[in-house]
Amino acid sequence: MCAQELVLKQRTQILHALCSSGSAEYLERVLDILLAQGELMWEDYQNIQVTGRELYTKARQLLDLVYTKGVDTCKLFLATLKQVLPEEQGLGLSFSGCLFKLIEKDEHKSISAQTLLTGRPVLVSKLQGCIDDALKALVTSGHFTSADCNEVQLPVYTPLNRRLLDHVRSKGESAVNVLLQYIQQKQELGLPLDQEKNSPPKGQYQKKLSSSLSSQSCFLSTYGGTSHMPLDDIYTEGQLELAHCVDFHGPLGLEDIVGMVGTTNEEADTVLVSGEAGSGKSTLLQRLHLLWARGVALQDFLLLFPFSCRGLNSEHRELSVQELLFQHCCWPDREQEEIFQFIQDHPHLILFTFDGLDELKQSFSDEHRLCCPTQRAPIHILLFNLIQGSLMKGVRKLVTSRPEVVGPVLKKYLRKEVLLKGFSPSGINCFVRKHHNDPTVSAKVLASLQTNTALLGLCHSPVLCWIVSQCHKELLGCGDGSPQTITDVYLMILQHFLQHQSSTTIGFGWLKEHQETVRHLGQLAFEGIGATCYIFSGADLETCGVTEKDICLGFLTQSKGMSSAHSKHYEFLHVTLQCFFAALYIVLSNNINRSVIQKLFELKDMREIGKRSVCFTACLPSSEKQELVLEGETTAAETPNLHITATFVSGLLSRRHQSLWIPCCQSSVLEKKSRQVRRCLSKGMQKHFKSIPQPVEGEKKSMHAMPGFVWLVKCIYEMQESRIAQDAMSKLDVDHLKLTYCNIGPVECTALAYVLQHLRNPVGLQLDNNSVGDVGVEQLLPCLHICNSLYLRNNNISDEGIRKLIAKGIQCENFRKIALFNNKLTDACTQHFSHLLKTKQDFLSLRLGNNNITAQGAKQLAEGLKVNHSLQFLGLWGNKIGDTGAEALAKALESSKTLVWLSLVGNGVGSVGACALANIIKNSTSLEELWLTENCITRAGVECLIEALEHNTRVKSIWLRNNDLSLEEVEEMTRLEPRLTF
Ligand SMILES: Nc1ncnc2c1ncn2[C@@H]1O[C@H](COP(=O)(O)OP(=O)(O)OP(=O)(O)O)[C@@H](O)[C@H]1O
Repeated sequence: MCAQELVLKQRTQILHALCSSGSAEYLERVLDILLAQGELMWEDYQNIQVTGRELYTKARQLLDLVYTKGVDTCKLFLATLKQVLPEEQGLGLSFSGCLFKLIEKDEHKSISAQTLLTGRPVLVSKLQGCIDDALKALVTSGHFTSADCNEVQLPVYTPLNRRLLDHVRSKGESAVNVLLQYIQQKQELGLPLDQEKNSPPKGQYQKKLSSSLSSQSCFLSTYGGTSHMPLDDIYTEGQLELAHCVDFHGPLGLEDIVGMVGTTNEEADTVLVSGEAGSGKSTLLQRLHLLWARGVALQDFLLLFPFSCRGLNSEHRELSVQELLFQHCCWPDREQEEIFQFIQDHPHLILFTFDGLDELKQSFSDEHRLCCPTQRAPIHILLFNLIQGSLMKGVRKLVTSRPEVVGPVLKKYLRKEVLLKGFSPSGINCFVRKHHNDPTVSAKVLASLQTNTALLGLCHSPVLCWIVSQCHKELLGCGDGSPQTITDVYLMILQHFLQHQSSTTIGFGWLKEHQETVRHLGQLAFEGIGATCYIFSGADLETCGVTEKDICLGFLTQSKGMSSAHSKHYEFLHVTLQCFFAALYIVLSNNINRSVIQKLFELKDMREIGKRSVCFTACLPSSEKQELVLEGETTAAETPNLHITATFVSGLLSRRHQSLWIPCCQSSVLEKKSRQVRRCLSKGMQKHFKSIPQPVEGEKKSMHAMPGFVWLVKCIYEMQESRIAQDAMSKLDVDHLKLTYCNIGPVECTALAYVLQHLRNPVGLQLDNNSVGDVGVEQLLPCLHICNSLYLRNNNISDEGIRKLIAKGIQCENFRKIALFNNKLTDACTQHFSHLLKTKQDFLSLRLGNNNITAQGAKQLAEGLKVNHSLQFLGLWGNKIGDTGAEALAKALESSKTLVWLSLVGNGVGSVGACALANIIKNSTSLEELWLTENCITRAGVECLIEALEHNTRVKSIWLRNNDLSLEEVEEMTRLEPRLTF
């Protein structure tokens, strides 16, 4: 049988032999040799080695090619296989050849680009273990930049040595010469090229892993399109909080994320970092990776394997854990089995990170169990089993996600949850200063933020802070029209990038001039959102008409890890920018389906909306493309990005931005779309209100906001038309609005205040357990007049926020109650409350529990209390007012005719304080409850209280648990006075 027939007949066996290990190494070696022999051209090689393509597909393509090249090539191919494949894979091939003779001969010869091909198999092996030095030689000679080094060191399937050879080739003859000279010199000096041959394999592997991680993470990708920004120069600490630990109040550092603090389930291995879009989750992981690679953080872990869920979406093969680690993170150049065994034997030394669980096409589920690390399974099943701990138990996993997609099933498997809440006000300062080399520019940007607090609120989100800093020229030049909404900020970055290329600099011409580009990028973004696709191949770009010139504008950046010299992949600088372009497409497209907007606001399946989207080869294997687009099954993961897109659609279709679009599309179509958005918002709100249950008799009508309410409010804010807000609120009839644990930060406060100020009747606004902060408090002021009570427990509020709140509050007739437990208040805030109590003689309730108020603050408060004739509830639980503070309060309150309830739990008031407080009891005709639990009160103090109670029939109970009393004393005193509760 001739060689050609043999290739055909043994096709299945050959494919199996080349690919069944899951490793690309055998195929790579065969390609090396065929290239070296001149049987394959460089172009043939490139056509086979398309990034993201399945191993089997590459091998099939090679077989087809070899077959069509004829008998001689087939002969050589079979001989190569025999040489490359291990004995046990013997295919019974009877062809052999002295393949390396030629190459061996070439080895010491003078150097040329051609030798790079003919000597490839030898060079690949010679470069083993000395990539760093080879790169240094190329950088020193000026042929490689640090970006080139990074490109080579990115961990893709291809080992680094082959990547280096491919990359150096693209740099031309002179660069090739430097590399080959380097190899030759080393050899002449008798230095071992593979310096680490004798070091243990895991040491060598760890070095390779950390060097690729370091190059992968040293630059920030949002700057990729326009400039390089080293992470070290710009990284700013974000605010981290534990989701479920009330006892821990200190700042949470990077090491604490995987450390012991805040652990709620010791059996679990997975730590979740959750945060809104653009809050900095990916950047945080990037920072951790970089610090680990440099040996300065997370040093308890010997190996760190980073994964991006966005990238894993393009893996359509079934893989084992071993294949997942080695093929997706870092390929061990030797002793794979030993390394994997080491990983299995030492799980506590290993850390896996998974960025962006929300971007995975499948929603988390624990239905398919998998325990065996060598068993192959679809990628999402592997991932879910790793997170659950049924696979690789003991290995620590760090996962990031948007909060919306973290359901109860996932929560069961979490060791702890850490919330990333974006920048603090000082973080914003720090970021802006780092962003600008020129301190006068940063000072101007910061000053302009101080004059526009809505924009300052937006800057708590790092991605928005980045845009604002990036667009400082536009920002400083826009005078009174400075941005108020998220849409305004994104329009600013659009203008910023477009105007770099624009001939028109004034008026609205900047958009018209680039409308085609915007449409093409918009289509790419829109169809991508529909298909949960965030990485685009060259073919995807082509389908949507995106050109090289469009790419150069800077909105797209090359995907790390997916791109190679011969096949580039792209993503938007940030996924929120993709949502923005998708929204632009919806607005600008004249022939978009009418149902798109409606479906978007009802959060119906976007895949249905994007029916025409059959591209995205980067995300979908071609066989599945069509089905997936049409199959009509929405993953939960899509919702957050649909929400964001809808928010942008609202903003872009608002009246104030219409002049931008009119030169580019028909105004009647625009008007229709805008009406449709208003209708959707109004309907959405009404649906929400209808779900409010009728109050139980005697109770207030209360609405607990469902997910989606805040989003609708934000959409209305984006439109900046008070009529829409008025209409929406005219139908809301409640007494109490509960928005606890709703991820409300300053941005949401701005929107809430904008909308709620139109409520017809005053409400109690409960915003406990959010991230309102001082900036958020300031944003809430426009709706304070409609709040009869405001609950802001656990919201990171300081004295400065209180100063502004009270200044406004004293002017608001309805404002009568405030609760501020668990914030950052000190004595400095008490002068404001004192002023409030003096000024507002109808104020009813002041609760300041668990802050840092001392005797000094209590004395200040007492000044106000002395002259107040309305306060009924005063709570200072968990502060430090001590006995003198209690004395001051007692003196101020002893003549109060309104005080009903007083709590001084846990304030160290002691018996001296208790005796002073007894005076209130003696005189009061209104007091019903006094709380003195945990106050170091002894018998003497209680005796004062008993004596006072003799003259008072109004008081119902005095709480005295956990004080300094013996059991006998407790029994005796309970007998004496049953209203005492011990
Ligand atoms: N800690 C930080 N220091 C400096 N810049 C940051 C930081 N965090 C985020 N940024 C800026 O904000 C951009 C968006 O952040 P990032 O992509 O990390 O957010 P994310 O939470 O992962 O968003 P998404 O959920 O949408 O993927 C970054 O590209 C960077 O420009």
